[in-house]
Amino acid sequence: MYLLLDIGNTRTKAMLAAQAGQFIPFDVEKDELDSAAVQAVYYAAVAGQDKVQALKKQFTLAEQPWRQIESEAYRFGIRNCYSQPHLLGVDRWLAMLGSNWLYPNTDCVVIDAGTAVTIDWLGADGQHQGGWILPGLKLQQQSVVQKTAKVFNADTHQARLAHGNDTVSCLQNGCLASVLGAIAQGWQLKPMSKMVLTGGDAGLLQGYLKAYPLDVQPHLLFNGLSRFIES
Ligand SMILES: Nc1ncnc2c1ncn2[C@@H]1O[C@H](COP(=O)(O)OP(=O)(O)OP(=O)(O)O)[C@@H](O)[C@H]1O
Ligand SMILES: CC(C)(CO)[C@@H](O)C(=O)NCCC(=O)O
Ligand SMILES: [K+]
Repeated sequence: MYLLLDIGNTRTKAMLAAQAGQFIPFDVEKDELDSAAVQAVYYAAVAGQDKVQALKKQFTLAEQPWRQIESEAYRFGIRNCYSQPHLLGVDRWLAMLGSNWLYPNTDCVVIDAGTAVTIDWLGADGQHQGGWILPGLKLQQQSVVQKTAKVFNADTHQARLAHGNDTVSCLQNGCLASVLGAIAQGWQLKPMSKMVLTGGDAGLLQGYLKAYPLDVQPHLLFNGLSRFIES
């Protein structure tokens, strides 16, 4: 068994995997880990190294190898378009490796709706054609609240693609429209055979994306990460 960790800016997500593409969710806050059953840890971190160190302390896995996965120029047939490949967020890289594993030889628009929303274009030939980074739904709302005197939010999330009629609905609906607008604009710029969506806000967004050839893949990054098992 392998422990896979996706150390994000907001949350750490984990899976136990026997082999590529086969995982059991593991809650890092609640679940008990049978460390003897873990052969190795594969992890990717967009967050800082301090988060990684804290996790290393939390798990009693000092004997096992910890293999950090980072963005590279080329892997499994995927070619990174950055001239400094390691600067591409590893979550974006894994989302593309995951998409290519699930949809081989298929051009995909890969969207990760997390703390930030990222949109990346991946050609059927494995060439990364570039992408976008924009603030995610929650971050957009928080930044408006923080930088204005009179805009406030509520704990309830009721964003809809409709006009708002009070501060909270204007803010939440506006930020939803902004993310959906970026996706629509991106698709218009370069449509592809598939739109692959993941991230904490995928569930909320998917209902508004029915016009696209959309697949929601909640474990997309783990599909990418698990490709490294025994490779
Ligand atoms: N339990 C939750 N905790 C935090 N955010 C959540 C949760 N459930 C849904 N979300 C939504 O998910 C978004 C964050 O996505 P996600 O959890 O993928 O981020 P992340 O772990 O920070 O990933 P990354 O840093 O790699 O973008 C927020 O915009 C928020 O609205
Ligand atoms: C954009 C985020 C924050 C999305 O999680 C992450 O992919 C990241 O930190 N990227 C580094 C910068 C880049 O991708 O060019
Ligand atoms: K993410």
